[in-house]
Amino acid sequence: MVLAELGGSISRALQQMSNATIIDEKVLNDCLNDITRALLQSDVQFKLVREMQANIKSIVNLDDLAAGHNKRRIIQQAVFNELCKILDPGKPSFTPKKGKPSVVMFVGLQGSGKTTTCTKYAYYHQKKGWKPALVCADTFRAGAFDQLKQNATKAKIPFYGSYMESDPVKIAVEGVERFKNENCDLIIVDTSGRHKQEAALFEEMRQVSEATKPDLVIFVMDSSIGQAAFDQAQAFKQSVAVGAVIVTKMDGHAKGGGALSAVAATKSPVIFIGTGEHMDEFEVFDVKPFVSRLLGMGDWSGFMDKIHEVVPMDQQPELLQKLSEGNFTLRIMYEQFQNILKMGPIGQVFSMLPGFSAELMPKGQLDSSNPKLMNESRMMRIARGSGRPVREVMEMLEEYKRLAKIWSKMKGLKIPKKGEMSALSRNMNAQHMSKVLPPQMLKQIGGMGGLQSLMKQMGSAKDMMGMFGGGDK
Ligand SMILES: Nc1nc2c(ncn2[C@@H]2O[C@H](COP(=O)(O)OP(=O)(O)OP(=O)(O)O)[C@@H](O)[C@H]2O)c(=O)[nH]1
Repeated sequence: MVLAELGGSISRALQQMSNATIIDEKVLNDCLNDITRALLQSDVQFKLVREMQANIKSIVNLDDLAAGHNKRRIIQQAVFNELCKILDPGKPSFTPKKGKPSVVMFVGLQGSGKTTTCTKYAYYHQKKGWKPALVCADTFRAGAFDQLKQNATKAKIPFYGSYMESDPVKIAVEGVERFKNENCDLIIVDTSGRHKQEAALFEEMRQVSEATKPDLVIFVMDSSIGQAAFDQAQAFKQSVAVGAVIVTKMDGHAKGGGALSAVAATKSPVIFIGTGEHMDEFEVFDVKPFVSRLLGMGDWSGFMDKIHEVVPMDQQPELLQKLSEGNFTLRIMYEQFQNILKMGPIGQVFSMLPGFSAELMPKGQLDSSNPKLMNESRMMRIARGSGRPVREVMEMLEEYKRLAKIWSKMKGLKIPKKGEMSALSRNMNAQHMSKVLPPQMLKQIGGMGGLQSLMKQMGSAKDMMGMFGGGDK
């Protein structure tokens, strides 16, 4: 079961429970059993799941809940807290500081995605103005150095390695030395991976660690590892001081629950996840937004960050002006879709919205049917011209109609002048939002009451500004 499915199963279990007229012991037990089953199917370690179930039961005491309390809310919150507890070891990992040299060593089994992840990690920091460097201390796999060299060259990141030298410790020490002298502030050491946990791998890893004295050891784990994750992560932790975890291939069809187990085994946080083979398919991992997304509760801040990333600042006021005039054209839709495509997989982005899970919004979900907007011959012409089937043109138009309807409800939204955030706060109230949201989504949030508290949680309407194209940042 992939993580998106896990989220879907948990959300369904909670939804089913809330459909019950009375939430009694039996309804709660059924719900918890469904959640337990989903977690086990996702390869979360049995012991962790049992503990979680027991904890929820001890927190949620139905008898104690006064009438009128939203029991579903309380149970959902308990599930949320417990999942966060599994994923949050309680202490943050060492965080390198820009401008101050840090050595970060990567460990993991062969094929886990270690070498790829080293480059992604370097590239991520380089984009933020760091001076990273890569050292290939993998002398076991022929081709490892070439792979690192190729990736590093592509990303214009300095690298160090050797075709001749067979001692990984020597290479690691030389590389770290050189890059310290070159004032690099993030020196990343890639170590050998083997097919399975073997004594020689651990001994070599230990020696590299002893010689280079890394500030942080990152354990890279393939999300498809399954139930073996706990033992594997623990074995690594026992040999070197693992301080953080990166889970790779979260984009695949693998069961992802092993990630939760790895955190428990290493008592170290997941700091990033790999979501593809490309250099920038790499995301910072935050426990609360992640669990929130998993449970279909949304992640506004992540969503807004994405929007801010992709809607060019200079286009934002103009867009807001057009929308406020109720002027939602096909061109606007086209431009916004172009922006959305830059945001990454659609499902991933929509899963940041409350009421959606990645499962509910698979790729291509923007399709729907029954268009009446243009006549047939015009649609045929467009289809021919664009080399797409007529069906797709029809679906695109149907989607346009749906969005246009939503945006027409935003007509009259007052545009704040620079610095006038409060004006928008007043305009963009829960009433407005409730008209825009699909009814199913509104229900999932908890109706008007839920929406109001969600908007409060968002702090201010400031983030919403980005979404609708404005902002006085
Ligand atoms: N889909 C997907 N593929 C990934 C991801 N991360 C790595 N890969 C792929 O996984 C394969 C193995 O990655 P490597 O980086 O070579 O693995 P490694 O752990 O360094 O292997 P060794 O050096 O032999 O220990 C490659 O084909 C990568 O492109 C990811 O997040 N998503």
